[in-house]
Amino acid sequence: MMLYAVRMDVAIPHDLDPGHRQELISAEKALCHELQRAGEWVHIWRVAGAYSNISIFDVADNERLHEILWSLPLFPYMRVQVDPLATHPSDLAVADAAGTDPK
Ligand SMILES: O=C(O)C[C@H]1C=CC(=O)O1
Repeated sequence: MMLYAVRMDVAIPHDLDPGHRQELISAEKALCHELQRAGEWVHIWRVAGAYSNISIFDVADNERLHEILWSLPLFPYMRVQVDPLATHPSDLAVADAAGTDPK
């Protein structure tokens, strides 16, 4: 599996029909919950003071991440930045798991 940090900045047009806006937000929330239960959308945090989130995805590959992001109901109204994550050599959890001393 591959880990990604994804930042989503949402900008829904102000003139979008309010009913449609609510449908999109509800559908987005339902899909987000489904993907969390499936273990692919591991974390989601609100960026304080912004209509943005930073999320961690744990998915098979780039293609699966793309498929998920492309399928988000709010995708047409998002700016998305994807950062692939690699293990950091100073991560104590990694050193502990390997039984090595990080010093
Ligand atoms: O509110 C957001 O950050 C946008 C989007 C991402 C997940 C979700 O439920 O809504």
